Amino acid sequence: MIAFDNVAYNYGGGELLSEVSLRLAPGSFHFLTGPSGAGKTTFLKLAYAELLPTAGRVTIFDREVRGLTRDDVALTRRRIGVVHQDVQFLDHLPLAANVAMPLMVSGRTGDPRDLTDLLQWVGLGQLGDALPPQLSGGERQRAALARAVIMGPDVILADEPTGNLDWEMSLRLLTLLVELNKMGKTILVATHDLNLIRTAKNQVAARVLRIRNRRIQLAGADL
Ligand SMILES: Nc1ncnc2c1ncn2[C@@H]1O[C@H](COP(=O)(O)OP(=O)(O)OP(=O)(O)O)[C@@H](O)[C@H]1O
Repeated sequence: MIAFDNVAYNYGGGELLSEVSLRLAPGSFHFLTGPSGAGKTTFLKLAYAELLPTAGRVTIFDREVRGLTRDDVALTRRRIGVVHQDVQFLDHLPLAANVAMPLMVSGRTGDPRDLTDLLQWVGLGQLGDALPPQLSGGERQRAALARAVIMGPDVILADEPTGNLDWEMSLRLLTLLVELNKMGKTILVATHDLNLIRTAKNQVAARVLRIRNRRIQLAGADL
């Protein structure tokens, strides 16, 4: 689904990632961990064609990103839902309109019942009319996840989705991600939270990728 072949990335100050070769198979669940500044967000950006590798090949849905036109990139992105580390909403629009924004932008008219169902699924059924500044951190993260899945993506990439959440809310978000995986979605979650990873491994066959010395390796059972 998404493949990295001998990928390197460099912002200009030396290589940040090198010799990265891995595959995110359809329906898989991966965590990506590593110290702050190791390159987790950069890896995610490579995986949704926000950045092009400085060496090697990234292939998304069987197409090498370097050969994609701007329109191809837009189409590819519709199949990848991203939950960004710093979740941004349009503060003057109600939550429901924010969650539905990807549909509006792509010119699709979604079924309003689907939007209602989605908000209920993330536990925000009563908050569709609320404005983003009125939401708690956990509510914002769940709204961001709803927005990431509204287009029915095949892949969900989440960057520290539980970063500022308490444990109970982290588990709630994890449950949603596990449910999405059980529906067949391919999931990658970047996180520092090793407890979250350990808990997830009891619920889903998750693999753990670890960034160490610019390389990304599958972690063993020593987490
Ligand atoms: N646009 C950019 N230009 C130059 N350097 C950048 C840019 N974006 C990120 N970096 C640098 O690349 C390194 C990796 O950043 P990245 O955000 O990928 O790390 P991370 O593992 O996600 O970190 P964190 O866990 O703190 O979010 C950092 O040293 C960062 O300062």
